Amino acid sequence: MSSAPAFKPFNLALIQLGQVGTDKDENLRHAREMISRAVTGGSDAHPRPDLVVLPECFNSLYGHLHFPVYAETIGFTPDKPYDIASSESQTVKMLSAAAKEEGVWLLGGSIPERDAGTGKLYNTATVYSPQGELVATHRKVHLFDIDIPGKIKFKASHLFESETLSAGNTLNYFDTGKWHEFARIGLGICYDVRFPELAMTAARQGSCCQVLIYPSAFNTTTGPLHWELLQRARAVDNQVFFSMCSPARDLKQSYHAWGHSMVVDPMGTVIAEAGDEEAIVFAQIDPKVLQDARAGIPVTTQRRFDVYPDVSKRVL
Ligand SMILES: NC(=O)CCC(=O)C(=O)O
Repeated sequence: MSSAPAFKPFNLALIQLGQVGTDKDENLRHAREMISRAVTGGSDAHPRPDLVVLPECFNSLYGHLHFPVYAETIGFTPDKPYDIASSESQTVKMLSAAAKEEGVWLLGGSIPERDAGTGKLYNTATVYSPQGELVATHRKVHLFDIDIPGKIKFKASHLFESETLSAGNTLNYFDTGKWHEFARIGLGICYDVRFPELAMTAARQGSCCQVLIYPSAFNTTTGPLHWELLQRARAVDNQVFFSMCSPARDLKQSYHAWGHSMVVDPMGTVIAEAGDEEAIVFAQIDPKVLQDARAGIPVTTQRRFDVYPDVSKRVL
């Protein structure tokens, strides 16, 4: 069991990225520009962010036909230093340079990844320190294969993720470094939000993350029904901050993202939300809200593991 990590106030910026098209270089150029804009776009109301987040699949069109075309080899091994200079990933190099140049923590959304050893493809999030180090990755654990008759069919359609992707099999978080330590942040990607066990394990005694952030891309069928509901549920049942960062909606593409990038506090209050267009959403994360939620509603000490099992027991 790990001890409780430090939790200090910090500022978060979510980039609800627009203009993601067929040209990867252009996607990366625009993402880089928006990272700068997020860092310099603070104001009295929204101070300079400590952590900037991009959405799911931000360098590629979304759909199983596109993943093999856009996939890059990352080659990250946890607990081993990663050599950015010899990385084969164009996207990793851009994100690392952006984090370093802007002096900011960066959760670089997710990209299609090709594992060099197995050749398998994953939907993978990467995280960078303000020194430009690649410090963590997360391969999407639950692949998005759904079929709602008459509404949306991802299963066996051109968007069916498991047609070309494999599922990750590890749970992941990162600690912001000692020189500017503010939180332990748990990672997931989009459809992962539907599986409470993942958030529960990250938030509870296994790892004690205080903030969970999932690069995402819900759609216009399930978005209006479940996007906010799931985030507020994960926030309240774990008494943590919960956030999902979406691409902007682009009706020219076959996949219509829901947008509405959002930050929810541990009481379930939505403290920041975008519309469906390109935007940068700023939020101030205040640890006192978490402390007050846990003190006022002490479910942490009231659980009845003599009546039901503790499914969050697994240590990350
Ligand atoms: N990219 C995704 O995983 C989409 C998940 C989604 O839309 C859902 O309803 O779940």
